Amino acid sequence: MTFLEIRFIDLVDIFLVAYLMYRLYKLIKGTVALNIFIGIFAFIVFWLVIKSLNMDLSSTILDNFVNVGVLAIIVVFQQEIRRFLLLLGSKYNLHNKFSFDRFFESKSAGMMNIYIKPVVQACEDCARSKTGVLIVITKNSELLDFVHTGELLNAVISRRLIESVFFKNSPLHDGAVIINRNKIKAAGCILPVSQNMELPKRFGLRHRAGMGITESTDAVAIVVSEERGRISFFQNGRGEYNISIEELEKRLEEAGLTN
Ligand SMILES: Nc1ncnc2c1ncn2[C@@H]1O[C@H](COP(=O)(O)OP(=O)(O)OP(=O)(O)O)[C@@H](O)[C@H]1O
Repeated sequence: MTFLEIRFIDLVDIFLVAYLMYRLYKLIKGTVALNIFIGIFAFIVFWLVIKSLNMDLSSTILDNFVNVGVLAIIVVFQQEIRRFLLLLGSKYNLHNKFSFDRFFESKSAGMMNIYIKPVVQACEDCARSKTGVLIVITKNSELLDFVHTGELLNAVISRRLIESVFFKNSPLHDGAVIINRNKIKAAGCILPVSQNMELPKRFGLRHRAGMGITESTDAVAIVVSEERGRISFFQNGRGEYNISIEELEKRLEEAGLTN
């Protein structure tokens, strides 16, 4: 008698489910969605217990909830499902990976500094003058949805231009600058705001927007606080706060930016 026969494809299946669960957990960790998820899990356990005890009345009522459960989950987790698919799409964006432009783009360390340096220097100046800054640097995904919420610039990256954009009286100082493929693609862009409850309370919407865009895409974000002049760096929905200019430069070099 073969009690348990495990095929290779079953192992692949298990790993696939485990990976999806892991990604889902990472996506909703620290957000209210995690509490909802735990609530749903508790509900399922409760439902199974009721069923196994053959409690007919309760079971009939709960059955009706379970029948519309998938629909309810899609509605409740609408934001998270959207973020998950967006992240998947931007991480494995084949168009960008096999784009012709890439063959003609130099990725040497020297070339990378051409745009890292002005960004870092602008952040240093803005931190000193306590000017609020929110800069997003794209990786595989070009973030065109977010670019279109702002003013299209397509400008060569320069320290002075970044500082001018975020200068308090500039009409473009509100919102984010998006840097894409060695260009300042747009300014005044509106980003998704993170719901992460782990973000310290002292941070407001600028930091939440910096975190939000890195939760749902593979981009990185830099925030300079207007209040304290401190620099924060966001990647994969995680933030590092009050970092030095040297650390910022290091993070950008390590981020594997393909701009
Ligand atoms: N969704 C968003 N997308 C892009 N930029 C945003 C968004 N929400 C807020 N901002 C920017 O953040 C500014 C408000 O920042 P707020 O004071 O709430 O942030 P903060 O995190 O406390 O940072 P600071 O220390 O600079 O005040 C807005 O004026 C706007 O420029």
